[in-house]
Amino acid sequence: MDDGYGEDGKSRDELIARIRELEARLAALRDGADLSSVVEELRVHQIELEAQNEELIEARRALEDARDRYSDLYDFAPVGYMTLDESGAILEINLTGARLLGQDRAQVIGMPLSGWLPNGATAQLFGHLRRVMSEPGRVFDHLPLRTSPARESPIRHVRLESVAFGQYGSGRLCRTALVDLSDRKREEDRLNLIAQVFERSTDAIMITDSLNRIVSVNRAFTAVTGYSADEVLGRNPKLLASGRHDRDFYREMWSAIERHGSWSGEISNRRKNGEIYNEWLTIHAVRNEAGGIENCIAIYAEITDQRAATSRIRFLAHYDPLTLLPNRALLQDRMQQGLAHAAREGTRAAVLFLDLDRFKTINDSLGHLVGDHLLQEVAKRLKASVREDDTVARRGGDEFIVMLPHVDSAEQAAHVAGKIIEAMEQSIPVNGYVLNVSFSIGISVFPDDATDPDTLIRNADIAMYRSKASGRNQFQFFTADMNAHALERLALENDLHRAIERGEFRLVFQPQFDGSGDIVGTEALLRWQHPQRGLVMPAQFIPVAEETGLIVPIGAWVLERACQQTRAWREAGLKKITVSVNISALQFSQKNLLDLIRRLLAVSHIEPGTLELELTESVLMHDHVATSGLMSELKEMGVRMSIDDFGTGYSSLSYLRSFPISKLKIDQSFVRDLGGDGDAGAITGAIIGLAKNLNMRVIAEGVETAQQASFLQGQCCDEFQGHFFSKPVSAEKLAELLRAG
Ligand SMILES: Nc1nc2c(ncn2[C@@H]2O[C@@H]3COP(=O)(O)O[C@H]4[C@@H](O)[C@H](n5cnc6c(=O)[nH]c(N)nc65)O[C@@H]4COP(=O)(O)O[C@H]3[C@H]2O)c(=O)[nH]1
Repeated sequence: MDDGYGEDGKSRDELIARIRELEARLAALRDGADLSSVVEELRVHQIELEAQNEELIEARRALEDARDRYSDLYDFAPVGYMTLDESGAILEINLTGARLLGQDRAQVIGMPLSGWLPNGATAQLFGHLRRVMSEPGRVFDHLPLRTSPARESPIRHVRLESVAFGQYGSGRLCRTALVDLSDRKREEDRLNLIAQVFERSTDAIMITDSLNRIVSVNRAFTAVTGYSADEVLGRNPKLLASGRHDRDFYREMWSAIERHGSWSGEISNRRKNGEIYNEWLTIHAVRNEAGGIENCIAIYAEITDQRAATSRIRFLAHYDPLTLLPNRALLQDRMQQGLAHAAREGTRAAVLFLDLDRFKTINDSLGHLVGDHLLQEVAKRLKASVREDDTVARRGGDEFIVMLPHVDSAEQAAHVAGKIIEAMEQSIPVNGYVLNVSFSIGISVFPDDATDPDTLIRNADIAMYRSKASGRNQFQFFTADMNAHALERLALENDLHRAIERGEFRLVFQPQFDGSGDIVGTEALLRWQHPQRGLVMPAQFIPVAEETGLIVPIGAWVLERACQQTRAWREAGLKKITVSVNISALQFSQKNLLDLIRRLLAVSHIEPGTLELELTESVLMHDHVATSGLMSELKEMGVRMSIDDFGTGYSSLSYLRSFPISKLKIDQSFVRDLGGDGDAGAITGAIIGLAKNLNMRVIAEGVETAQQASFLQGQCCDEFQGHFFSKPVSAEKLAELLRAG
């Protein structure tokens, strides 16, 4: 190594030699020779020597610091290090290693490591050492090690990692790292134990993940359900559902899990072989750090007597044991929630108070058993008459309450009451008797009649008494106005049911003109000639027909009649015109519409191009895939389609382009406002422009004045329909107009 004292400097030995030489020369010159120059040279060398000395001290200090640092790293490493000889004696050890052996370092040096091993492990250590000395590279082993040399001290589990090096006497040395695995081993043992408990439990256990997919099941699960782990992993637990619990049951279960982290109760499940069985289910939620549910642990146990009793008590607190319907307490709860929701949403809710007519007579004359069975059957019919969101509760005796949490209007409540009355019309067979029962129903409406559950029920009860007094088997509203209105509507609904078979419908036809005044088409419009009411216009009955679904058979009748009439005009030698028919959304969603039209066209032998279906924008926006499929098939058949009331709905223009539509019909509200100071002119102009761009024809409906007609003509509108040209007329009258034109 270089002496390191600078490139131009002299080595320390050279300097000392030089000083000696100068001292000699000093002695020789002591008698007056050039003493001063020798002294000066001597001083310079001395300064150099002092500087070198300081550097030396600095270098030593740095070396000592480095040594301390490395020895700290060695001593305080998280791993125990030791140097062993071939016999396993400890020659060196760091502080962590000494601590693992439970002794001071000085006490450990020179001791055999085997002194810390429990019986039986010594051979393991020597085997390890033999392998270290004979094999190249590192050798790994696991050893039990006492925490001190004392025999009774606890054992920890360590991992040895050793490598041979150097020479010591006749043998080699071994450097060994000791890693304490006790914690990990303990954790593994614990997990192993948990896995054993899971597997050996006699209760079936199922674990699901945050997406409610089954991630683990135990042997008992397979034994109870018949499903192997492979068959259920990744699937939703609803594969076990028996179908005996309604949505409310599961909704309440999940809300308890969300709120309290667990739920337990009796549940009916279905085995793989289809058999239904009852179990006691406990579900615990396991949450992640963010508070979300990460896993759910479901434990199914056999139902013990005590559990069954607890479950029964809980059930009885909320349900009527005879009919299994919610009782007063649960009804109160549901009403609170339902009314709060209706208040928030600004909608109505309705309470129907139902009392079985003449139940007491049946009970007294045929016995309680018959009465009970009758009530059970009635409860089933009630549930079947309402939606899942509605609550049917038993108030006691022969009184039931139905709560409808969302109704748009009082009529909707009347409709449900009508359905219930209808459901009771069929006689009920009970224990060999055929019973006929009916309900008297009272209806109160939130918020019109009251805003709290108790008053709503009381008012519905009052209305029920009125209903009973005025002849039973009917309903009454608490409010007189609603009564009149609902009764009228119900009567209309009843009459509408019979209108087709009684032949009360007819069609009128409103001609459609082109720019030169020729009739080019006609719209078929429905009229209802009622024996008592007289002529009923579509605005009065089409909405009722749509709500009750009657629009489907009525719409089919219109199509058939329109096709027959078209045929008749053709046979009479009249010129060909298009006949357009209004199609309701519900009618358009019927699977058999296509077949119906195909059949009608075939039977009446009319060219498909003469039939035009008028659809509203909402029909198009409903289910794009299904709608465009159906429209393409209609187009293939040659049938035309137009959009009625265009401009009032929410058509997406890009959608519009993707449908095979031949005509847009400008809504009459825009036509009516033409000439006013609003936007109607701009809107009709825009619709006409749009139709031209999309290669469609455009017709204006509701044209009532010459100004409207000339404005539209100026905008190049293709066709016109409205009272200015002609009101809707009979088929015969239209034939006359065609002949005249
Ligand atoms: N104020 C005024 N009104 C005019 C004028 N020109 C025609 N109208 C009326 O406007 C309505 C046009 O039919 P819509 O828009 O399809 O509107 C129809 C249609 O949505 C529906 N409708 C009628 N017949 C049927 C049918 O057979 N099936 C279905 N689903 N709906 C129908 O009832 C609606 C009303 O029909 P209608 O009462 O016949 O009323 C007809 C017609 O009489 C006019 O210049 N001024």
